[in-house]
Amino acid sequence: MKPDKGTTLEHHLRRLTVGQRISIILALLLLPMAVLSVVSMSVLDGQEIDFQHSVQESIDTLLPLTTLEHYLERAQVDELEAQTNTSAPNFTVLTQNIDRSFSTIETTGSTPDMPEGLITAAQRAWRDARPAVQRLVEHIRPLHLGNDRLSDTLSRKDLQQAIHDVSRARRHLATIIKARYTHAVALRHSQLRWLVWSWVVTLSVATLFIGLFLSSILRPIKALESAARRLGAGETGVRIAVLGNDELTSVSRHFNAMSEYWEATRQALLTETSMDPLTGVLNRRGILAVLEQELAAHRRHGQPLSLFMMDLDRFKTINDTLGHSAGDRALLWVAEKMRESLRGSDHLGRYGGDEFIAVLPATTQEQAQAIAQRMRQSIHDTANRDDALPTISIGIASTPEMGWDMQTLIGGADAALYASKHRPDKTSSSD
Ligand SMILES: Nc1nc2c(ncn2[C@@H]2O[C@H](COP(=O)(O)OP(=O)(O)OP(=O)(O)O)[C@@H](O)[C@H]2O)c(=O)[nH]1
Repeated sequence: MKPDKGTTLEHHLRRLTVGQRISIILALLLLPMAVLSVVSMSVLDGQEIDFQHSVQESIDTLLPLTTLEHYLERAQVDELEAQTNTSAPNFTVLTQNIDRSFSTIETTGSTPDMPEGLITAAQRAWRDARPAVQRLVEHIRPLHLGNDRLSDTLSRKDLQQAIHDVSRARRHLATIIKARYTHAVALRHSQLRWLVWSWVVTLSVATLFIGLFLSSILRPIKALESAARRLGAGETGVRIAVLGNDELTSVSRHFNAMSEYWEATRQALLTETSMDPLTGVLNRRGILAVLEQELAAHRRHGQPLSLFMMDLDRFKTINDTLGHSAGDRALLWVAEKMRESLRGSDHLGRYGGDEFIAVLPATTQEQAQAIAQRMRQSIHDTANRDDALPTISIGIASTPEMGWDMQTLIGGADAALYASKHRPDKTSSSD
């Protein structure tokens, strides 16, 4: 059996053993999942670290500026002058922290998440604020050195300027951090989208291949199961396509051999049980089985069918006078003569003793009468010259005239045979 187009791929896959294909299925299932899991974990870890870093950076950058701004506002309302040296804010440290933040921004340089314009604006704002803040630091220093009061009265104008500049620098920095955060969120979303797509595509491809490999195992098993069921139900000609080189190929080959062997055995058995060993024509069981099948088929197609019931004349005399062997030879001879008068598509069987049945498919009653006449004549021509050979009588029954029931048809032919025995031409129809 040749593989069709649909099984070409299966043919290739079945060059591998079932065990190898199961290993590949497992690998297709586990490997992509393992790789994707590792990649996903590392991406999510990276995002987590970036997020922590971004929060830390926001705190480090904005907190000193906000604190400085807050203290400056307090100073502006002259609270500073009322402070003792212990509660005076350490502007020096705050300023250094802010300087460090800006130097970090400077060293990072411009990136997509921190555009050049924003950095320059923030730096300019801090540069503007720096002199006013520096003057403030100078004013506050005596407090840190242990003096009771501020060295000079703070200039309200200086303070206002410093607050204004620091506030501007803080707003610019906040914009930078917001821009960076927005970019980081977009990046995170894009990474997550890629991850989801990677999972979907990888698992789809893996599923497709797993499906192909699985089907190359399941299809032959299903074919075997179906073939075994059909064979068990008595169907003949059951064969499985022998593809590839795996264990199932071998099982399929053995199954086909088993099916062939079973058919041969069945055929031999059928032949043995349905043939008449003496004459070589069908026996009673065989001819009745054929008649049943032909009747069913002809009824389905509405075709006529004729039946001959034939009986040897003076056969008992041959047996009694010439012996049983002569009787056997006479039976064999008459069966051959009957066979010669029939067509290849007709069926001949020995009904029992010296009775024969012929089934003539697609034959009307008129046609059957002509054939019967010819057959009887051919036998009589020879038998009339030889005492060891019998003549025959024929009864005919035909469908649809007699209906489609087998027993009715046989009964009709039998009745016609009985009638013919008492006629000079030894042939009779059932009507
Ligand atoms: N030699 C032989 N004789 C058989 C066989 N089977 C049946 N017979 C004989 O066939 C004969 C049938 O007898 P009848 O039916 O009276 O045959 P007949 O002399 O032709 O008589 P009608 O049928 O009435 O014409 C019997 O003698 C059976 O013993 C067989 O296989 N071989």
